Amino acid sequence: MPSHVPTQDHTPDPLQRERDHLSSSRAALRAMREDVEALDISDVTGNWVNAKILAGEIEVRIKALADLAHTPLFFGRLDYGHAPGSELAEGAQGESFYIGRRHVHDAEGDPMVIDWRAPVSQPFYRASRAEPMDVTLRRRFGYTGGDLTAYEDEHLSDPAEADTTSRLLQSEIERPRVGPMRDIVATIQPEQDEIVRAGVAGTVCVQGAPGTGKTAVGLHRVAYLLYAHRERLARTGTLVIGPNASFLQYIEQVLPALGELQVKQATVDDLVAHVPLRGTDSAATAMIKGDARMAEVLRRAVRSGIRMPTEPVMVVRGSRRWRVPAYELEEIVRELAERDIRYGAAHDALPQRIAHAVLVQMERAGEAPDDRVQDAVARNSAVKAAVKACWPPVDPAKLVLRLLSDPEFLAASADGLLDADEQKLLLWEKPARGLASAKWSPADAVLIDEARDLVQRTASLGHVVLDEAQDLSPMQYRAVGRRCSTGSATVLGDIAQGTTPWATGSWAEALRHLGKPDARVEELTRGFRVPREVIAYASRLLPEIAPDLAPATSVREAGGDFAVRAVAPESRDHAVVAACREALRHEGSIGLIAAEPRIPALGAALTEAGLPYLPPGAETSATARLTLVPATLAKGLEYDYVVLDEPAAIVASEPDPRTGLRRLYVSLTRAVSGLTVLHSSPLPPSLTP
Ligand SMILES: Nc1ncnc2c1ncn2[C@@H]1O[C@H](COP(=O)(O)OP(=O)(O)OP(=O)(O)O)[C@@H](O)[C@H]1O
Repeated sequence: MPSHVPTQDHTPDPLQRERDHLSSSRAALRAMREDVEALDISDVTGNWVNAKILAGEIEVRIKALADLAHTPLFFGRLDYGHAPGSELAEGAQGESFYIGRRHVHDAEGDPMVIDWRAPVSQPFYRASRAEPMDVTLRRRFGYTGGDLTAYEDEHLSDPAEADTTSRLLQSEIERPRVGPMRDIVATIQPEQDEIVRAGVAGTVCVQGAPGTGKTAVGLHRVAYLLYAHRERLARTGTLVIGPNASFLQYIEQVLPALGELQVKQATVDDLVAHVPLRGTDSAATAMIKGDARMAEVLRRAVRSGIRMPTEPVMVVRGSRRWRVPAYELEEIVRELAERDIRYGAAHDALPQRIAHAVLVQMERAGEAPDDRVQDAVARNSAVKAAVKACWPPVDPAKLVLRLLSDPEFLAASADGLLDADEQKLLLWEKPARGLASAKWSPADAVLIDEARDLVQRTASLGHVVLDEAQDLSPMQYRAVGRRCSTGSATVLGDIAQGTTPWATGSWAEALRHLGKPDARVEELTRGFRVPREVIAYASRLLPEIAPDLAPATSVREAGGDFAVRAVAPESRDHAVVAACREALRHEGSIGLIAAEPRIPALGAALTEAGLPYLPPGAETSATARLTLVPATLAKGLEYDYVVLDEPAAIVASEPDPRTGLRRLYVSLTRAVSGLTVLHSSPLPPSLTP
């Protein structure tokens, strides 16, 4: 347990004084909640819709304030040399601020606790001896079961005080992991804070080795942006994209714990779920479907139905006939085709343009038609027929279905872009007869999404966090990019953990496909998860899987338990069960990670041994601590103790050796306190002792 160090506070019992502040803050929070609960909105809401919206907002606020009651209200204190904002004049009064998850004020409206995201809180994360930022004292608080039990002080402007490692930070990092991911708001590090507080206008891309806090930083960044730009982002929306449902379950508590209940979460597949998925692709086919050249193939296919009119349009109104000659129609169509507008928008504009040409004639003939006449002409059957002939409506799914079923249509759209072999890979072996029978794959859904966007612009959100971004195909980056085309993004990933055949080779390329080529790329290298010995072992794979990346360091002081054991094939399952039992003697969560094909046998062995286990994503608890994790779902997750079954099988389950070794790298870097590797087949050469 962290101890408190001597301080310059001259009150008789400084710890008691801090506890008193905690009690007053709790009382103030209670009063804030009671105020909200007592609000009578019957007078201020004009109608029931307003009343409902307001009541909903009040409910969210009450919930947020209630949740806050279960967490320490503040975790830090800053004493400024001068009141922030005041001139640095001699004699100006200093001020103290308590930093917590959210703002708490007393009955007079004076702050008792300041939100960690407020500008005044920033020096808590950034101030240093080199740059004290006018902070004379930075105090970190330690809690035991909700009680304030310790604190640590740094006097940043005292040259005599030596730098020490924060015990509170260390104990936070070493704390056993049970349950879902937690926030790191009390211990965000300076290099992480730079990313968290980067401006909303710019996109930031973070390359970081396993456990360097990428996910944590991305989630705190959303919370920060919602605080700093609440109105704008409430209107435009924010979204966190993760690799799969179990990962999203693992991270889903972090933002609510920070008071943010409105952030949506999705996988890339969820974003493009326009059709039911019943098919799969070979790696080679999926590669082509995910290739950026498909964007141009689709653009051509969408526009392939545009025809220049050869016949005039004859509109009959009453006893008069109005004729728009073919050359004039052609001019209208050509002009629309050359303009940078969506296909669907042009389709909707065309009848109005033709009607306008008719109206001009009517005016010339001395009539005075109004807007209603123009609308009526636009709806005239002759105009409709002309539009259908030269600018036919496009159904995005039907269009993709035709591309994947009709070799001639594909050849015409892909001419000069895809060679004959590539086109062959795209074509379904058994062409689908219709939308209902099509066996769409995940990559097909992305193509449909692109086609939809060509027809009608996709709405953009205000900010998107894209986690595990290295795994996306160029077409998937485009799908995400159009959802933040007028907003910004936080892109998080690790090239060494790319485990799809189309995983990106460079962030510059990925950001180009995302439509954010000017994004700032940052690197995080200090690891908070993996023990030193374990990260060193896993990093032996780097020269083969990502030669340009430097290995991560580990800030964990505990060496961690680490063992690699060779076992006879016939006793392997037994040894794995024994290793799990051994791990369960420790506190915290246990993950048994294995190649997908090994999962049924290991599940049976655990059951036979009477060891209950959870599927990945299910919440671990003090009584259910063991999770059986297929290596394919381990990404982004962490467990205190990991038992890793048969590395060779994990490598062999992937389509190529590089992807296999990357999958193994991901699996080796999930452990917080200990890793036991069990194998009966030879290890990959770089991991052989
Ligand atoms: N500043 C910090 N203080 C305390 N804990 C931290 C800090 N930064 C990260 N951590 C912890 O380190 C662990 C790893 O963080 P996170 O999952 O965000 O890393 P990551 O870079 O996304 O890892 P991966 O690449 O494996 O997905 C988490 O338990 C997180 O809470």
